[in-house]
Amino acid sequence: MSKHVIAYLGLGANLGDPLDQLQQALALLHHSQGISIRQVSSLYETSPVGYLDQPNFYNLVAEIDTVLPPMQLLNMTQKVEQSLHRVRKERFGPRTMDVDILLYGQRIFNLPDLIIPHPRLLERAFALVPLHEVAGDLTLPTGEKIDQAVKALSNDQWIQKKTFTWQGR
Ligand SMILES: Nc1ncnc2c1ncn2[C@@H]1O[C@H](COP(=O)(O)OP(=O)(O)OP(=O)(O)O)[C@@H](O)[C@H]1O
Ligand SMILES: Nc1nc2c(c(=O)[nH]1)N=C(CO)CN2
Repeated sequence: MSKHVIAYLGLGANLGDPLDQLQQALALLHHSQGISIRQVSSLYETSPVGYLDQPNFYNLVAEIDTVLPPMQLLNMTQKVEQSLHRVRKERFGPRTMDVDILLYGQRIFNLPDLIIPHPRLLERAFALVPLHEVAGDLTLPTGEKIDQAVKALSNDQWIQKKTFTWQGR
């Protein structure tokens, strides 16, 4: 029997119809073998980080229960990106769907294609704020407490909570 792990995924979109794509991505993840969604954060409209000359993003975090080993989970999240016709031109640029693995239980990975905790998690309000909403008591495997990490964010990142209900299909 494979072990169940609680993992956190960060989803983001800023091209096409982001809200519809987020609902579709959540449904695809929930129906993937070995993944079930336990909880979804609110939706956040966020100003772009990194490459600034692009539309605002819509971001959220999903808490999942998975029996997939980390590389298989990455494979599945990449399939979801592809099935939403992800178009990606430049690094940090606009995309129809981005799915990042933020955390995988309390495990740390430094593989060529997979780094967990996600290497830019602590500097990104668009990932940390929704993560804090669904897992307020969390301590990262690297020792940081999530509430302290949120307080330590630079306050130049614009982020606004929106109404959103995961349809849970
Ligand atoms: N924790 C992780 N979650 C998702 N992808 C990861 C992770 N760690 C490493 N990667 C690798 O990053 C590669 C590039 O990912 P992607 O194109 O989504 O980057 P990006 O969205 O432009 O930037 P960012 O990773 O900062 O969000 C993927 O092919 C994947 O192998
Ligand atoms: N606000 C926001 N900015 C980003 C995002 C994202 O999801 N939200 N994803 C990126 C991909 O590397 C780069 N910049």
